[in-house]
Amino acid sequence: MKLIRVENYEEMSSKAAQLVEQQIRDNPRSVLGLATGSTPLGLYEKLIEGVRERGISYRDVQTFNLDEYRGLSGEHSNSYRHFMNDKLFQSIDIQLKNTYVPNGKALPVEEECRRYEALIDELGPPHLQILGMGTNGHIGFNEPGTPETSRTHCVKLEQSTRNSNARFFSDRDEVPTHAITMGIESILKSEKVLLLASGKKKAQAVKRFLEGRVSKDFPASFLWKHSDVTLIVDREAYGLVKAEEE
Ligand SMILES: N[C@@H]1[C@@H](O)[C@H](O)[C@@H](COP(=O)(O)O)O[C@@H]1O
Repeated sequence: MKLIRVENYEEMSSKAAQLVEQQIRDNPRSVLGLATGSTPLGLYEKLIEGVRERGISYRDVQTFNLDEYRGLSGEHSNSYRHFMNDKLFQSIDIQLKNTYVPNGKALPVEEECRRYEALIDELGPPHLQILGMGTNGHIGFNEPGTPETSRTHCVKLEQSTRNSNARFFSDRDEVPTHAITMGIESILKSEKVLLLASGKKKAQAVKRFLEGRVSKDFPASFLWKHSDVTLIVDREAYGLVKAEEE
Protein backbone atom coordinates (compact mmCIF):
# COMPACT_ATOMS: atom_id res chain seq x y z
CA MET A 1 0.00 0.00 0.00
CA LYS A 2 1.24 3.42 -0.93
CA LEU A 3 0.48 6.22 1.53
CA ILE A 4 0.41 9.83 0.37
CA ARG A 5 0.01 12.39 3.15
CA VAL A 6 -1.25 15.84 2.26
CA GLU A 7 -2.26 18.89 4.22
CA ASN A 8 -5.96 19.26 3.50
CA TYR A 9 -8.98 18.40 1.36
CA GLU A 10 -7.85 20.71 -1.45
CA GLU A 11 -4.46 19.00 -1.73
CA MET A 12 -6.02 15.55 -1.51
CA SER A 13 -8.31 16.44 -4.40
CA SER A 14 -5.46 17.83 -6.54
CA LYS A 15 -3.24 14.84 -5.91
CA ALA A 16 -6.06 12.43 -6.73
CA ALA A 17 -6.85 14.37 -9.93
CA GLN A 18 -3.21 14.12 -11.01
CA LEU A 19 -3.33 10.35 -10.67
CA VAL A 20 -6.65 10.04 -12.53
CA GLU A 21 -5.42 12.31 -15.33
CA GLN A 22 -2.20 10.32 -15.60
CA GLN A 23 -4.32 7.20 -16.05
CA ILE A 24 -6.31 8.87 -18.87
CA ARG A 25 -3.13 10.11 -20.58
CA ASP A 26 -1.62 6.63 -20.40
CA ASN A 27 -4.80 5.06 -21.74
CA PRO A 28 -7.46 7.32 -23.27
CA ARG A 29 -9.82 4.30 -23.31
CA SER A 30 -9.54 3.79 -19.56
CA VAL A 31 -12.31 2.34 -17.45
CA LEU A 32 -12.74 4.26 -14.20
CA GLY A 33 -14.54 3.12 -11.07
CA LEU A 34 -16.25 6.10 -9.45
CA ALA A 35 -17.63 6.89 -6.01
CA THR A 36 -20.13 9.36 -4.62
CA GLY A 37 -20.32 11.10 -1.24
CA SER A 38 -18.53 14.26 -0.15
CA THR A 39 -15.02 12.84 -0.43
CA PRO A 40 -14.60 12.81 -4.24
CA LEU A 41 -16.42 16.12 -4.89
CA GLY A 42 -13.20 18.16 -4.89
CA LEU A 43 -11.56 15.61 -7.15
CA TYR A 44 -14.44 15.89 -9.63
CA GLU A 45 -14.07 19.68 -9.66
CA LYS A 46 -10.39 19.27 -10.50
CA LEU A 47 -11.18 16.79 -13.27
CA ILE A 48 -13.59 19.32 -14.81
CA GLU A 49 -10.79 21.88 -14.61
CA GLY A 50 -8.51 19.37 -16.32
CA VAL A 51 -10.80 19.18 -19.36
CA ARG A 52 -10.92 22.97 -19.66
CA GLU A 53 -7.34 23.79 -18.78
CA ARG A 54 -5.19 20.73 -19.34
CA GLY A 55 -6.74 19.29 -22.49
CA ILE A 56 -7.83 16.01 -20.84
CA SER A 57 -10.55 14.20 -22.79
CA TYR A 58 -13.03 11.59 -21.54
CA ARG A 59 -14.47 10.86 -25.00
CA ASP A 60 -13.42 7.24 -24.91
CA VAL A 61 -13.50 6.68 -21.16
CA GLN A 62 -16.03 4.34 -19.54
CA THR A 63 -17.08 4.57 -15.91
CA PHE A 64 -18.69 2.28 -13.37
CA ASN A 65 -20.17 3.68 -10.19
CA LEU A 66 -19.96 1.72 -7.01
CA ASP A 67 -23.51 1.96 -5.81
CA GLU A 68 -27.04 3.34 -6.02
CA TYR A 69 -29.92 3.72 -3.59
CA ARG A 70 -32.65 1.18 -3.94
CA GLY A 71 -35.98 2.64 -5.03
CA LEU A 72 -34.66 5.93 -6.45
CA SER A 73 -34.80 6.51 -10.19
CA GLY A 74 -31.91 8.21 -11.98
CA GLU A 75 -33.98 11.39 -12.14
CA HIS A 76 -34.38 11.61 -8.36
CA SER A 77 -32.22 14.44 -7.06
CA ASN A 78 -30.72 12.17 -4.37
CA SER A 79 -29.90 9.29 -6.66
CA TYR A 80 -26.24 8.63 -7.33
CA ARG A 81 -26.94 8.72 -11.07
CA HIS A 82 -28.17 12.27 -10.64
CA PHE A 83 -25.19 13.12 -8.43
CA MET A 84 -22.73 11.89 -11.07
CA ASN A 85 -24.48 13.67 -13.95
CA ASP A 86 -24.64 16.85 -11.93
CA LYS A 87 -21.19 16.87 -10.34
CA LEU A 88 -19.11 15.45 -13.15
CA PHE A 89 -20.54 13.97 -16.33
CA GLN A 90 -22.39 17.04 -17.61
CA SER A 91 -19.23 19.12 -17.31
CA ILE A 92 -16.77 16.83 -19.09
CA ASP A 93 -16.79 15.42 -22.62
CA ILE A 94 -17.75 11.88 -21.58
CA GLN A 95 -20.45 10.04 -23.53
CA LEU A 96 -23.29 9.35 -21.10
CA LYS A 97 -23.89 5.96 -22.69
CA ASN A 98 -20.43 4.96 -21.44
CA THR A 99 -21.27 5.75 -17.82
CA TYR A 100 -22.76 2.96 -15.75
CA VAL A 101 -24.60 3.23 -12.43
CA PRO A 102 -26.80 0.44 -11.03
CA ASN A 103 -30.50 1.04 -11.71
CA GLY A 104 -32.11 1.52 -8.29
CA LYS A 105 -35.59 0.94 -9.68
CA ALA A 106 -34.95 -2.29 -11.59
CA LEU A 107 -36.86 -5.39 -10.53
CA PRO A 108 -36.12 -8.06 -9.61
CA VAL A 109 -33.14 -6.50 -7.89
CA GLU A 110 -31.11 -9.74 -8.02
CA GLU A 111 -31.34 -9.62 -11.79
CA GLU A 112 -30.08 -6.02 -11.85
CA CYS A 113 -27.14 -7.03 -9.63
CA ARG A 114 -26.23 -9.88 -11.97
CA ARG A 115 -26.54 -7.62 -15.01
CA TYR A 116 -24.26 -4.99 -13.45
CA GLU A 117 -21.59 -7.47 -12.40
CA ALA A 118 -21.63 -9.03 -15.87
CA LEU A 119 -21.12 -5.58 -17.41
CA ILE A 120 -18.13 -4.97 -15.15
CA ASP A 121 -16.65 -8.26 -16.34
CA GLU A 122 -17.43 -7.53 -19.96
CA LEU A 123 -16.26 -3.91 -20.23
CA GLY A 124 -13.99 -3.64 -17.22
CA PRO A 125 -12.86 -4.23 -14.66
CA PRO A 126 -11.82 -0.64 -13.91
CA HIS A 127 -8.19 0.29 -14.47
CA LEU A 128 -8.54 2.69 -11.57
CA GLN A 129 -11.14 2.52 -8.81
CA ILE A 130 -11.76 5.62 -6.70
CA LEU A 131 -13.01 4.95 -3.19
CA GLY A 132 -14.09 6.99 -0.21
CA MET A 133 -14.19 5.30 3.18
CA GLY A 134 -17.29 5.34 5.37
CA THR A 135 -16.79 6.18 9.04
CA ASN A 136 -17.51 2.52 9.86
CA GLY A 137 -15.04 1.35 7.21
CA HIS A 138 -17.60 0.72 4.53
CA ILE A 139 -16.56 0.94 0.90
CA GLY A 140 -19.29 1.41 -1.67
CA PHE A 141 -22.20 0.35 0.50
CA ASN A 142 -20.46 -2.77 1.78
CA GLU A 143 -21.25 -2.55 5.44
CA PRO A 144 -19.31 -4.36 8.20
CA GLY A 145 -19.96 -8.09 7.90
CA THR A 146 -19.89 -8.16 4.10
CA PRO A 147 -17.97 -11.24 2.92
CA GLU A 148 -14.87 -10.94 0.76
CA THR A 149 -16.50 -13.03 -1.95
CA SER A 150 -19.39 -10.60 -2.42
CA ARG A 151 -20.21 -9.36 -5.90
CA THR A 152 -22.78 -6.71 -6.84
CA HIS A 153 -25.63 -7.18 -4.38
CA CYS A 154 -28.49 -5.49 -2.57
CA VAL A 155 -27.81 -4.39 1.03
CA LYS A 156 -29.75 -3.09 3.99
CA LEU A 157 -28.06 0.13 5.09
CA GLU A 158 -26.86 0.53 8.65
CA GLN A 159 -28.53 3.25 10.66
CA SER A 160 -25.15 5.02 11.02
CA THR A 161 -24.77 5.15 7.24
CA ARG A 162 -28.32 6.43 6.80
CA ASN A 163 -27.62 9.09 9.43
CA SER A 164 -24.37 10.16 7.73
CA ASN A 165 -26.13 10.50 4.41
CA ALA A 166 -29.26 12.17 5.84
CA ARG A 167 -27.69 15.58 5.22
CA PHE A 168 -28.49 15.24 1.52
CA PHE A 169 -32.20 14.56 2.13
CA SER A 170 -34.85 16.99 3.38
CA ASP A 171 -36.04 14.46 5.92
CA ARG A 172 -34.06 11.73 7.70
CA ASP A 173 -36.83 9.20 7.02
CA GLU A 174 -36.48 9.76 3.29
CA VAL A 175 -33.04 8.12 3.21
CA PRO A 176 -33.58 4.77 1.50
CA THR A 177 -33.22 1.69 3.65
CA HIS A 178 -31.50 -0.39 0.94
CA ALA A 179 -28.95 0.05 -1.80
CA ILE A 180 -27.30 -1.83 -4.63
CA THR A 181 -23.53 -1.96 -4.34
CA MET A 182 -20.57 -3.55 -6.05
CA GLY A 183 -19.23 -6.19 -3.68
CA ILE A 184 -15.79 -6.56 -2.15
CA GLU A 185 -14.76 -9.05 -4.82
CA SER A 186 -16.02 -6.73 -7.58
CA ILE A 187 -13.96 -3.87 -6.13
CA LEU A 188 -10.84 -6.00 -5.72
CA LYS A 189 -10.96 -6.86 -9.44
CA SER A 190 -9.83 -3.32 -10.34
CA GLU A 191 -6.24 -2.94 -11.49
CA LYS A 192 -5.51 -0.03 -9.16
CA VAL A 193 -7.37 1.45 -6.22
CA LEU A 194 -7.26 5.05 -5.07
CA LEU A 195 -8.63 5.42 -1.56
CA LEU A 196 -9.32 8.93 -0.25
CA ALA A 197 -9.85 10.10 3.31
CA SER A 198 -10.21 13.64 4.58
CA GLY A 199 -11.18 15.30 7.84
CA LYS A 200 -11.43 14.43 11.54
CA LYS A 201 -14.55 12.35 10.96
CA LYS A 202 -12.42 9.78 9.15
CA ALA A 203 -9.53 9.71 11.63
CA GLN A 204 -10.73 6.62 13.50
CA ALA A 205 -11.38 4.73 10.25
CA VAL A 206 -7.96 5.66 8.85
CA LYS A 207 -6.26 4.53 12.04
CA ARG A 208 -8.04 1.20 11.97
CA PHE A 209 -7.33 0.75 8.25
CA LEU A 210 -3.61 1.40 8.70
CA GLU A 211 -3.40 -1.25 11.42
CA GLY A 212 -3.53 -3.57 8.43
CA ARG A 213 -5.63 -6.31 10.04
CA VAL A 214 -7.99 -7.82 7.48
CA SER A 215 -11.41 -8.30 8.97
CA LYS A 216 -14.99 -8.59 7.80
CA ASP A 217 -15.92 -6.12 10.54
CA PHE A 218 -14.09 -3.40 8.66
CA PRO A 219 -14.69 -3.82 4.92
CA ALA A 220 -11.97 -1.36 3.78
CA SER A 221 -9.42 -3.72 5.36
CA PHE A 222 -9.96 -6.17 2.47
CA LEU A 223 -8.02 -3.68 0.36
CA TRP A 224 -4.90 -5.05 2.03
CA LYS A 225 -5.40 -8.07 -0.22
CA HIS A 226 -4.99 -5.88 -3.31
CA SER A 227 -1.50 -5.28 -4.69
CA ASP A 228 -1.93 -1.71 -5.94
CA VAL A 229 -3.69 0.57 -3.47
CA THR A 230 -2.83 4.23 -2.92
CA LEU A 231 -4.29 5.99 0.10
CA ILE A 232 -4.32 9.78 0.04
CA VAL A 233 -4.98 11.11 3.49
CA ASP A 234 -5.02 14.64 4.85
CA ARG A 235 -3.66 15.90 8.15
CA GLU A 236 -6.92 15.65 10.09
CA ALA A 237 -7.77 12.19 8.84
CA TYR A 238 -4.27 11.03 9.76
CA GLY A 239 -4.52 12.72 13.17
CA LEU A 240 -4.98 9.63 15.34
CA VAL A 241 -2.17 7.70 13.65
CA LYS A 242 0.10 10.68 14.07
CA ALA A 243 -0.84 11.02 17.74
CA GLU A 244 0.28 7.43 18.29
CA GLU A 245 3.55 7.91 16.42
CA GLU A 246 4.54 10.80 18.71
N1 LIG B 1 -22.13 5.00 -0.55
C1 LIG B 1 -21.25 6.07 -0.27
C2 LIG B 1 -19.86 5.63 -0.55
O1 LIG B 1 -19.70 5.35 -1.92
C3 LIG B 1 -18.95 6.73 -0.07
O2 LIG B 1 -17.66 6.55 -0.55
C4 LIG B 1 -18.92 6.72 1.44
C5 LIG B 1 -18.20 7.89 2.09
O3 LIG B 1 -18.98 9.03 2.10
P1 LIG B 1 -18.38 10.47 2.33
O4 LIG B 1 -17.38 10.68 1.27
O5 LIG B 1 -19.54 11.43 2.18
O6 LIG B 1 -17.80 10.49 3.68
O7 LIG B 1 -20.20 6.55 1.95
C6 LIG B 1 -21.35 6.69 1.15
O8 LIG B 1 -22.36 6.13 1.93
